[in-house]
Amino acid sequence: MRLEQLRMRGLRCLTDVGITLDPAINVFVGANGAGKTSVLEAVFLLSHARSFRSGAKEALLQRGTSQLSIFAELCHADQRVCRLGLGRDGVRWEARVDGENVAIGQLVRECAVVCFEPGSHALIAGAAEERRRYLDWGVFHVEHEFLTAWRRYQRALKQRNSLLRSASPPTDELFAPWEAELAQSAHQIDLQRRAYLDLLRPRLLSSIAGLLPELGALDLRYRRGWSDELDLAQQLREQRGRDLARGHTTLGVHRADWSVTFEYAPLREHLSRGQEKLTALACMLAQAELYAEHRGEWPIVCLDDLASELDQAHQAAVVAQLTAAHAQVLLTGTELPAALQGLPARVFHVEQGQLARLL
Ligand SMILES: Nc1ncnc2c1ncn2[C@@H]1O[C@H](COP(=O)(O)OP(=O)(O)OP(=O)(O)O)[C@@H](O)[C@H]1O
Repeated sequence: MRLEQLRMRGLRCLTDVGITLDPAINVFVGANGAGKTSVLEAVFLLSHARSFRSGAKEALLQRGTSQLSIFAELCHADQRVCRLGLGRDGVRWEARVDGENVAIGQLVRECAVVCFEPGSHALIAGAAEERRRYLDWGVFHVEHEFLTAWRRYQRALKQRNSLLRSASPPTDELFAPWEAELAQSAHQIDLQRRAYLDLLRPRLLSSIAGLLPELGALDLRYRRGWSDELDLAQQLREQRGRDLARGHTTLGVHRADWSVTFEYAPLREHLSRGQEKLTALACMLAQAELYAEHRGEWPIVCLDDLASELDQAHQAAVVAQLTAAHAQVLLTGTELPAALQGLPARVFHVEQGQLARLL
């Protein structure tokens, strides 16, 4: 898929900016604080309904304004064009597809973006939440029904947690229905996550082999969040006393995690910061490739500040892989990355929230 038109209003320093994008490589160059990352943030918002930068979503609103909007014309591989909109009008976020108001989930279904940025090493070195988010995003795009089980699970989890904080006495009658619901939806989520990781593994192996051959064989492990021996409902019942003391549910798919280790780096701590970043990038590229195999088109790929994240040889390897896959790429840098020299690319100069096409 590719973005053809993009318009951003009231997003950080981007007051009102519209651009026409190249189907292949687009580069945004400019000084620090010019607004380059904000452009990628707008694209990411369309596909995730959140920013990849931490902080409240309200921080995206241009200071002094309460309205933000992003419009895009997205062209799919089958030539179907759809018009996407996401905005905040005063208090609420609203999404539109082809002029119709839709649930934000609908927008996220239509548009897929993977983004590698300076915080991406958190996928390898950060909290398990990042890794679950990555996994669930991938499963969702391969299997939309995943969302139903996921919502059921979140609802039951919320109910059990509020019982843990308020139920007195904590009777089996109150807890058992929610624990049964949790176990049932967890089972489905767990199966889908495992099936996804099985599909991901070979793509990840080849992606890693291309970027980090020196680290040897890869081991991808998944922990589902409760013991393999027993049924989750039974474990939740047995754990109730301890969960009451903690005030939250300590077993379930919301505690799952996965990890990547290597033959010559068996502990995560053995990886250099650069290797963590490359591993995270390999994970994203493998996920994008798997998406493409299922959906018949690559997601849009955003690479924020690539030159400061990777050495030149790795930048060239990544750009070559994306070009060969015909993925649309949006890339930022304080100057044109050397890896792009000689390649056809549309270059925009960004300055104080204004964009001007250079090439
Ligand atoms: N809510 C906001 N309203 C107005 N301006 C904002 C808001 N949030 C951030 N800014 C400003 O918008 C600019 C956003 O910069 P952005 O991170 O997009 O720049 P960049 O070109 O990627 O910079 P760098 O190269 O330093 O990463 C900064 O100058 C920042 O101070």
